[in-house]
This record gives sequence, C-alpha cells and structure tokens, in this order.
Amino acid sequence: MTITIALPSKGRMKDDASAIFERAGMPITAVGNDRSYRGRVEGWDDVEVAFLSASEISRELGNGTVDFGVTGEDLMREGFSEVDKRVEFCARLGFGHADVVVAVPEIWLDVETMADLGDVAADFRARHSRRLAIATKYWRLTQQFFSSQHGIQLYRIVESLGATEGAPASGSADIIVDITSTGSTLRANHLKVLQDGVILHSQACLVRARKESHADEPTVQAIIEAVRAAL
Ligand SMILES: Nc1ncnc2c1ncn2[C@@H]1O[C@H](COP(=O)(O)OP(=O)(O)OP(=O)(O)O)[C@@H](O)[C@H]1O
Ligand SMILES: O=P(O)(O)OC[C@H]1O[C@H](OP(=O)(O)OP(=O)(O)O)[C@H](O)[C@@H]1O
Repeated sequence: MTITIALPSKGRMKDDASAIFERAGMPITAVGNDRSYRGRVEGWDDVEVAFLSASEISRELGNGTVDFGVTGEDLMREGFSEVDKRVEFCARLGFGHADVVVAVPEIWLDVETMADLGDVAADFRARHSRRLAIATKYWRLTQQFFSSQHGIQLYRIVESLGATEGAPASGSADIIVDITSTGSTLRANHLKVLQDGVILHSQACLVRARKESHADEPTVQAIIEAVRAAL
C-alpha cells in the first residue's frame, strides 16, 4: 500500500515542514521539476508526497484522500466537526504558531472578558436595533466558542475573507475573531484580545487520517515515530 503525505507547497509552513522531514531521515524530493506537485521520500519507496496548500491539506485529511498531512490545527478544527474522530493529531511540530482570538475595539473600556461581551451582546439589540456583528472566517470555531462554551446566542457572523481586522473600523462588523501571531495587526487596528478570548492556540501538526487500513501498515507507525524523534 502506498502512503500519501500532503505537505505545504507554498506559504508560511512550506520550509519548516520539509525541514522536519529532513531531520526525521525522510528527505523529500520533487518528482520532475521544482514546481511539481508530487514528491517522493528517499529510501521510502512506499511513500509519496502531494504538495498542496495548508487549507487544501486539511480538507484532504478530513476526507481521507491522503494518509498524513502537515497543516494548522486551526484549519482542521474549523473545517470539520468532531475532527478527532476523523483524524489523529500525531505531533505538534513547533512552528506555524498562531492564536485564534476574540478581539474588540480598544475603546470598549468596559469589555475585558467574554462575560462582559455577553452583557454587551444582550443589550446590543435594544441599543442599536441589530445584533452584535462578528467578522470572521472561522465560523465553526466562533459558534462553538460563543454559543456552546460561553452561552452567548445573540450575535451575527459576517463572513470575512480578508482584512478581517479592518471590519470594526469600516463598520462592517463590531468585533472580530481571527488569527494573530505577533499581535501587530490587531494593535495597528486598535483592537484588543479579551482576557479569556483565546479560542485556540494553533500550530502546525502532523495529522493522520483515521483509516482501518493503517492498522496493518508498519510504514504508518514508522512515519509517526520518525517525525516525533525529529522534534
Ligand atoms: N500570522 C499568521 N497569519 C495567518 N496564518 C498563520 C499565521 N501564523 C501561522 N499561521 C498558520 O498558517 C496556516 C495558514 O497558512 P497559509 O496562509 O500558508 O495557508 P493557506 O490558508 O492554505 O494559504 P492560502 O490562503 O494562500 O490558500 C494556518 O494554520 C495558520 O494558523
Ligand atoms: O499577529 P500578526 O503577526 O500581525 O499576524 C496576523 C495577521 O497575519 C495574517 O494575515 P496575512 O497578512 O499573513 O495574510 P493571510 O491571512 O492571507 O495569510 C492574519 O490573517 C492576520 O491578519
């Protein structure tokens, strides 16, 4: 059986992902030229590599069309409900760190916690004749965090596909849920993270699609052990 590992073909995780496999004794080479979307691992003839974007990798893992992948935990948890039933997070790889956070305008001086935000959301319709609007591309994580974890039901999600931090200033939303790493984009947009507003500490992970066929496949365990030993 051939085991497919999906690795980032571009973007911020590309170089760190191939470096981990190099250290794990699994050097990756592109098949054909450098722009090829297929690769192989020297000395591992039953392994093939598919180069995809981080978001495509999370989708392929969730659908079980690849066996392993390197992608962000945020993308996996946003993409699929009950994700731990579909995939196993085998290792946290120590790069691609980013937090998914709830951030509100700095000038909301009375709002420091999710409980404060819940009070604002409850009053919002009476004061403004509409629900509190949250700009995000993280629909699922936002709903789980607001509704299930904090019991906040009165809000509306405004889908944002880019420049989410600009939404409060432009008036398209009141607050945001987005990823932050250095915090500079939030600061530049005069937004602050709530004290208990970190939804997820994300980083790049080695993820395995749960498949029955993996149980009798020594290469599957060998890949996990090799990567863990390289950390
Ligand atoms: N500063 C950051 N901004 C956005 N994502 C970050 C940041 N730091 C780490 N990440 C992580 O990087 C991953 C996204 O990587 P990248 O933007 O390269 O992939 P992508 O979404 O597939 O790319 P594209 O949008 O070009 O298709 C996510 O898991 C995210 O958590
Ligand atoms: O906390 P910081 O270090 O400021 O990083 C956070 C910002 O970086 C990302 O955007 P990026 O410009 O990388 O674009 P992307 O979302 O399209 O990847 C992310 O969407 C945030 O806007």
